[in-house]
Amino acid sequence: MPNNKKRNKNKKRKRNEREERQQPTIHPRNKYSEKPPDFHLLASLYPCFEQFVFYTRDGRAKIDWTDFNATRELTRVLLQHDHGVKWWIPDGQLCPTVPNRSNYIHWIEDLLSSDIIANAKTTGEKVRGFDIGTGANCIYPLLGASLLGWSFVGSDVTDVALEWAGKNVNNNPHISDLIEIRKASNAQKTSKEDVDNQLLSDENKPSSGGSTKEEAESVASKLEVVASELKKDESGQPVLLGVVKNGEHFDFCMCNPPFFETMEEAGLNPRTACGGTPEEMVCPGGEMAFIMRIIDDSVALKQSFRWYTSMVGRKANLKGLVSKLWEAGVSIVKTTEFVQGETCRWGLAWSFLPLTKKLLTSHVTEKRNLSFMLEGIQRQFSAIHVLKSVESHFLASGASCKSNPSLFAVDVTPSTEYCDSILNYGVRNIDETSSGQLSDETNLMAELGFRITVFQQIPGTLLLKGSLQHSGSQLTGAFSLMVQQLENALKKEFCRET
Ligand SMILES: C[S@@+](CC[C@H](N)C(=O)[O-])C[C@H]1O[C@@H](n2cnc3c(N)ncnc32)[C@H](O)[C@@H]1O
Repeated sequence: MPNNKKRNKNKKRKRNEREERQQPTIHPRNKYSEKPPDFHLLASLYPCFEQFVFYTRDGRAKIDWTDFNATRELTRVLLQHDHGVKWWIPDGQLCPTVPNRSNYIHWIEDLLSSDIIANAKTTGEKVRGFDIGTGANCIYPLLGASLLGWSFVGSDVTDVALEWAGKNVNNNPHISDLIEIRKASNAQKTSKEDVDNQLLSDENKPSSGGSTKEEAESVASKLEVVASELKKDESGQPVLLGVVKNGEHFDFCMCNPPFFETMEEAGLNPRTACGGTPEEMVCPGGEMAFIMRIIDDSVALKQSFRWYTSMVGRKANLKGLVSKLWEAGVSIVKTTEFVQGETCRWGLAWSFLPLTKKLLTSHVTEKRNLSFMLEGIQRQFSAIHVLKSVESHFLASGASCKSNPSLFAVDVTPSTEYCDSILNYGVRNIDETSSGQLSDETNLMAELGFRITVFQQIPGTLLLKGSLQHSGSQLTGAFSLMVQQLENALKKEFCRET
């Protein structure tokens, strides 16, 4: 092939790769993944929507995304037409886009069906979720209940949100039994004096005869509650602690937090008009402070939830949140990216439940090179999507990653916390007596760097290879467990049947 032809071909390939990488991804089970909403059809069926639809010169039906009334009417007709849900919000309240919000629901569905952590539920038992800050739009409970039959508690703090969320639930008698709207109020607020008195009276109590470790754990857990209570006092409203009732259990919590510290920051996207009042968009310290409060509450509530999740608005905040989570002693962290029109959001999930034995005890090999195949990859995904997902999988564990898209490779250096956690769970489950080995292995952490490379096989099949970078590394066990976890996660995300 002549040189310039080859160059052009290479350029074209690179451009395609770039475009593919930038292509918005929508969850494959999302109703709109194959076919976006058809504005022309909706306009012909719903006269109230028709007035907002105009046609481009090439005949495409469009709406003006900067018109709040148009976006609200679109949400109303999509909920009615595709979900059988009656819905409305007052002027100015945050208006959700249905396809985007559905992605978060489907991601939670994936987390719940994955076998990374134990599931005590029997088949057919209803999934129960908690939506922190459900808003007047109550979008997540309405979608979760209508799409998947999940039950929800939706909490909020403002009167308008509580009133309209209630109306949106009551206007849908077919799912209203599944949704409870709950005020996150300070009614059960604990003062510092209450907490001090409680600790003092505990100190004066005769010892129950429990072991020192148990006593220490109980004091530690009380201190966590104290810290969380005091934080809650500074920032006003409770988030989970004090809103979740004693003895309640949930499969997950979710949250689209107030992302911003000021309304100026919130109004930075002039291309859309989704509304949003200061109460909905802003909180002291922005999303970082809000999600930190969810993390603090999760430390106190631990296994009352199988999965804790939150949306994150800024990628830069993810790293800090992930390291905070590992410090807090979680057993697993997962992240994902949601593409919402022209903006990106991230999903963050964590759990305190132990990782399943199935994952951990299956042969921990001593190999320095490991590989696995991904077969039956759904056709909208390519090697680039998988490579990106490898990177976010390890970033979520606090690793540092260097991606090299031209080699289809990611170099990974895991964090000490991730190695600790994987070795703790892995080694303990494999051999109770080998805990001495654990600390030796932990000291060798600096050596554990590896490369994951993605190879295209036939269409729909990829081969992934992991190779330890240091030939002398003694951490083959941890490496093997990490590759196993990666394999499980990728199969769940990309393959039709796992
Ligand atoms: C960005 S809005 C999200 C609304 C809706 N979930 C959505 O996705 O469109 C954030 C919501 O959190 C509520 N909120 C703020 N602080 C809260 C707290 N401590 N507990 C519960 N909700 C809170 C606000 O009133 C607002 O309705």
